[in-house]
Amino acid sequence: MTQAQSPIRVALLGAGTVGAAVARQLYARGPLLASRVGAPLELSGIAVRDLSRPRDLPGVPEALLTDRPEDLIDGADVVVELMGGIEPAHGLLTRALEGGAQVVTANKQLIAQRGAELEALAAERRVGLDYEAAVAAAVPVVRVVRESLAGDDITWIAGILNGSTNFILDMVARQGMSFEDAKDRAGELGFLEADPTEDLEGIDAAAKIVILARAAWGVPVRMEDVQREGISQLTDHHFDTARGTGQVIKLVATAWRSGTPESPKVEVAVRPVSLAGDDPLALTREGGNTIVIETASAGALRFAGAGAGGEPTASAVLGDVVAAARRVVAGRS
Ligand SMILES: NC(=O)C1=CN([C@@H]2O[C@H](COP(=O)(O)OP(=O)(O)OC[C@H]3O[C@@H](n4cnc5c(N)ncnc54)[C@H](O)[C@@H]3O)[C@@H](O)[C@H]2O)C=CC1
Ligand SMILES: N[C@@H](CC=O)C(=O)O
Repeated sequence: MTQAQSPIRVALLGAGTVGAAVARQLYARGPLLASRVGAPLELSGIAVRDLSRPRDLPGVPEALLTDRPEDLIDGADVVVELMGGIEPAHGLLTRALEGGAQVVTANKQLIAQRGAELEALAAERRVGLDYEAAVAAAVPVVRVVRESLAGDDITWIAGILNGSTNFILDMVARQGMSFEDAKDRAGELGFLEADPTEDLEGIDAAAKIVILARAAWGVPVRMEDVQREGISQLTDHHFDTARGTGQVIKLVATAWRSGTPESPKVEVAVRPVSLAGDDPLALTREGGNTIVIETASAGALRFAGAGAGGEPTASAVLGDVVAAARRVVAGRS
């Protein structure tokens, strides 16, 4: 084995819905991922809050679990943060970047609120900060906006960016389920945030549209800039009225640019909207997400798929881990 092929040490912070799925997939696809990276990925540790809690991590040695996340960071090549919340995630990732580790996170609140600062630190330290899973989970859209469309002029983005509220609205509208039952089911499926208010009040979708708007237009966009309304105030009357007119209520996030491409002014909003039944966003089922991006040259592009849940989100996280690990291998030669 050459130096370039020696194992890439991956530290996992958090083993909840997404973290556990990432650990399972890392183990299940070890040889495949190694062949894609050019070196094996070695899980160097998993930070958890409660060491005594039973976990569904077949094949993962218990000795890898620790309740001291900071101990995992020093010496890791890639740090994967899946704890959620602002602190201690922000402090831990700052430490990881300062130490020269590649960082991957699915934490949309952290990236929306502190992403500019973390990206500046990553650039200064010449390491990567990847967060594809933070927006629309499994649906590739962050890299599309940041890289694939970097040569075009994005004028408008509209999307269903929250899987749990889409699941709730879909179950109420199509299955006649009660709002509360649909919310409980969304929790069982691993769609809801640790604080479900973030989903129900549009705070989660707001963070995602902030991230996309910043990536699309390169200007500062803050959570406070989002005109935001959630779905918790919707009543049977709203659903009956929509149903009676062939419409469907969806929680839609939008970002649009006025001004010029060189001097953009950006507006962002999240609110429930009644859509015609055949609108692409209206057709989004269960925990799905759909994003439509309007550009000057490519026209309207549509992306859709699983917007929440452990296994689909882990797919996007692992895509970022492979990209990060390839950078580590490239840096060794
Ligand atoms: N569940 C989903 O569908 C998706 C979640 N995300 C994001 O991924 C992140 C993780 O989400 P989930 O796995 O759903 O949350 P979760 O609540 O199931 O898991 C988080 C885990 O981190 C642990 N944790 C929290 N603070 C810790 C600390 N200081 N030290 C050690 N462990 C700590 C918790 O005990 C918990 O087990 C969040 O930022 C979330 O917004 C992103 C896309 C989809
Ligand atoms: N709670 C989020 C999880 C994925 O980001 C959602 O419901 O979309």
